[in-house]
Amino acid sequence: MPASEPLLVLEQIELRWPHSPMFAALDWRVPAGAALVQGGPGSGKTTLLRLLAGTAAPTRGQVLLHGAPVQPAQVFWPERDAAGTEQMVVRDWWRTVAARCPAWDPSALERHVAGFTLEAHQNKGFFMLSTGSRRKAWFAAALASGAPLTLIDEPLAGLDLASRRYLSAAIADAAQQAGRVIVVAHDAPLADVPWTALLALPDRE
Ligand SMILES: Nc1ncnc2c1ncn2[C@@H]1O[C@H](COP(=O)(O)OP(=O)(O)OP(=O)(O)O)[C@@H](O)[C@H]1O
Repeated sequence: MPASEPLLVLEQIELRWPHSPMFAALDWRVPAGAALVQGGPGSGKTTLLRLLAGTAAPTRGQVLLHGAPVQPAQVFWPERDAAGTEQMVVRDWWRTVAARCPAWDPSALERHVAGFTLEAHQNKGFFMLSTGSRRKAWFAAALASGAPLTLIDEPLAGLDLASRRYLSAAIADAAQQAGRVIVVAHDAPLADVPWTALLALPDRE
C-alpha cells in the first residue's frame, strides 16, 4: 500500500447526543503518521477519540483501520487502557500492556522512561504519582505499544516543559513506524510534529 493511502478512514460518521447532534456525515481519511484533531473546549475531540477507541458507537457510519472495522485490541488509548490501575505499580502495568501488544518495543519503553525522567517513579503505584507523572507513564506505554492506532488526548496537560518537548519528539518518531497512526487531540498543533492529517472541529459553545 503506498504511504499516502489512508490507513484510518472515518466514513459518514453521525453521533447524536440526546438533545443535540455531535457529528453529522463526518468523513476523515488519515494516512500513516501523526494526525491532529484540533478544536476548542467542548468541540468534540474526546468524543471523537471515544469513537475511534470503540467506547462510543456512532449512530451511523463506520471507522475502518487497514480496510476493516477497527477492533478495540488494535487501539491503545491510555484513558481506556489505564482505567482501574490506581493500585498497580507502573512497571507491572507496562508488563501487562507489553503482553497484549504484539508490536511492543521494550527498547522504546526504556528510551521513554529516560526521556520523561520516570526512573524514580516506575516502581511506585499509580496512586502515588502526580497527574503529570501518571500521564507520562501512560504516554511511555502508548508510544512503546506499537499499536496500529494510538490515541493521545490533551498531550500537554500536567507536563513540564522538558516532557512536553520530549513528547513531541517521541510522537514524531513513533509516527514513522510503518502501518501506524497516532491521533492527537489538542487545541493547536504541537511544534516539531509533522502532521499527515488534520481534522478541525468547529466550536460548539
Ligand atoms: N455522554 C454524553 N452525553 C451527552 N453529551 C455529551 C456526552 N459526552 C460529551 N458530551 C458533550 O459533547 C460535547 C463535546 O465534548 P468533548 O468532551 O468531546 O469535547 P472536547 O473537545 O474533548 O472538550 P475539552 O477540550 O473541553 O475536553 C460537549 O458539549 C459535551 O458536554
